[in-house]
Amino acid sequence: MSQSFGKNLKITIFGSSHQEYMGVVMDNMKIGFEIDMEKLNNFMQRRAPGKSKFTTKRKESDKINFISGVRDNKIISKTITAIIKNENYKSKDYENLNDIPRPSHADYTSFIKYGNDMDMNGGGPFSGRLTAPFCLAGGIAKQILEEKNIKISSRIKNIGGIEDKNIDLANPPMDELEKISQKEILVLDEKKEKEIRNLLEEVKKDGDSIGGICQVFGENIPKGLGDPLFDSFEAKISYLSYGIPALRAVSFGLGLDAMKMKGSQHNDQFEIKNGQVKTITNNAGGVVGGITNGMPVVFDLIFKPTPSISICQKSFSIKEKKEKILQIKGRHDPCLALRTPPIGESILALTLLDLLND
Ligand SMILES: C=C(O[C@@H]1CC(C(=O)O)=C[C@@H](OP(=O)(O)O)[C@H]1O)C(=O)O
Repeated sequence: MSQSFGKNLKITIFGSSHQEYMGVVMDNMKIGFEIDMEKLNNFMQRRAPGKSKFTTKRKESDKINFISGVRDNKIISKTITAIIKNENYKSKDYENLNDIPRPSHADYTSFIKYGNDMDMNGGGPFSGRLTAPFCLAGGIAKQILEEKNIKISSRIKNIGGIEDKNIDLANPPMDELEKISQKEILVLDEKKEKEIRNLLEEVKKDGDSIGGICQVFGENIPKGLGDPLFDSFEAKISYLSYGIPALRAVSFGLGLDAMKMKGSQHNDQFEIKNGQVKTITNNAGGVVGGITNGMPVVFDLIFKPTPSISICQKSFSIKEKKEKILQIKGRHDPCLALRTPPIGESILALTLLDLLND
């Protein structure tokens, strides 16, 4: 079991959703870097629970407390540790789930592997709550990359099949995305936003949930990151992505649409612009042969619907080995994808910083 990742920048996430604290250790940090705390807190708040009617009712301040390596917001040692207090957990809601696993949640696979001793309250180590310390690390990484003029942004591309407007992947509207980054439903097209809102109202009323896609963009990404065969840039992004609960798929550039296209439509043809080698289109999402080519990096994170829904479902009792009907209590997101944009940005920031710390 691993809650650590990275080679040149080592990150360890600890704690869980219903323990008193959770947090992150970041190793091999840049001494002297001054963290913009206001910016970091704003970044954390984009993910935080309890902020909108379409997210969990659990309210957490997600206040950051550096317990080592940071003084007056400045990094003063190679290793820094930060904790976040869990202020509003209700473990009672999870009592029946130790015996009756939620369909499509990790309850059952965790039981198969670890038995009953794993703390599974609030989803234990499988909880989306652990994306808070992940974003804490990602928010700092993003600030360090900004000093190198690397920009990262994101949007919600699709909820339940309702797709935001098309973006030119060779020229993503980074400033526009940055301006709307605090939106509840981070889409560009207002008409689509209304449609998504109506869908979410309906899903919520039914006690159901819905999936979605978060799209991540990186600009001014250095050329030449990633190696064949198994250290490709896509593999590194995917490795972190699959550490995020509820992720079902990752795709780069046009992703699955590529299978419907001819080479003459899909190939990104070259042009020389102001003496720089560019591609006219960016269907590859900035990565070819597993190596970044200097075009914007663009990838999609496809999330399943939140498995915890209040509609009655068929399950079984682990103790009795008998089928049971399960009704889940608790405060769950009708659409967890809505809160994933800062998580997607963190995946890109932490992957890049790990590669650039070489
Ligand atoms: C608290 C957060 O989300 C939680 C993620 C989560 C899960 O199973 O992933 C289940 C819920 O936790 P609880 O049942 O304790 O309310 C969400 O509220 C968060 O993201 O910060």
